[in-house]
Amino acid sequence: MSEGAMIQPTTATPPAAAPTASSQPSIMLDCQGLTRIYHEGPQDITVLDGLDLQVHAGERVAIVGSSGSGKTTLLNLLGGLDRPSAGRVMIGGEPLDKLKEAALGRFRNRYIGFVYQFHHLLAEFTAVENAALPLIVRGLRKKDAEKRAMAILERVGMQARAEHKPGELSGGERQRVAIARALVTDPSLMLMDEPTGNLDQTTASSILAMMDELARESACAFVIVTHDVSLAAHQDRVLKLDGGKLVEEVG
Ligand SMILES: Nc1ncnc2c1ncn2[C@@H]1O[C@H](COP(=O)(O)OP(=O)(O)OP(=O)(O)O)[C@@H](O)[C@H]1O
Repeated sequence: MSEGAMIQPTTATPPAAAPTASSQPSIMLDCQGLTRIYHEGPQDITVLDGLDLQVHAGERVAIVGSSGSGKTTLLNLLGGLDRPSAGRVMIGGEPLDKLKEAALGRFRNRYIGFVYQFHHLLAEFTAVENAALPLIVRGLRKKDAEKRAMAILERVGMQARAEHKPGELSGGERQRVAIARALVTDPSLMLMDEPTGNLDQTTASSILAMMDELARESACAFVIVTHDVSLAAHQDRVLKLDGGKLVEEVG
């Protein structure tokens, strides 16, 4: 993925690591020796300690772990929102540490989708305007961005509510818009932090069914941080963050 390819205002460029019919699914996310140490006064707190993680295109991985084990720290490093103290994150073969801030911003916009527990939608914008935002940031014309956003809102069952602002939507509907916003750029890697965390069981189940469908249809790699046992059990692998490293959960 060269930077030249990254800044094209198109969603058609395939990621470098996209699988082909003749090959095994390729590695979309590759972390090696990932370490994050926070310095607090004279004290060093090692949260991630030489962690390794590989996720293939089209694979869904749940990350579980006790409070304070470093799940958010890990997601922030995977998404290029924070830099590791040591080790490397590669997405589609591109090492994030080689990218300067502006290039990293463009890379994030093009290849990574984020969904947070609290949707972070802009209150004064409608659902379709919120979902179109990453494409506007990328330089697409508003009309074209909103056309694409409408198509994604339809996929998440929100087309009838497209002109409503977040304050007029239910929690589950807002989360659907947040997922649409993350999907609108056709990302190679989707990072989700407790995507069903503030939803009731029925709404969480419908979001989960929708995520299943989306994952089946795409070559996107999913990393989902959750305390929700049923959400974790739905994924291809469950990894537990413990002592700064990831351990496969069997069962
Ligand atoms: N900026 C920071 N400076 C110092 N320590 C930090 C910083 N951010 C996080 N920590 C510490 O790092 C550890 C891991 O935090 P993190 O938020 O990644 O955990 P988590 O697994 O996401 O927790 P939770 O499930 O409660 O959200 C905690 O002990 C936290 O206090």
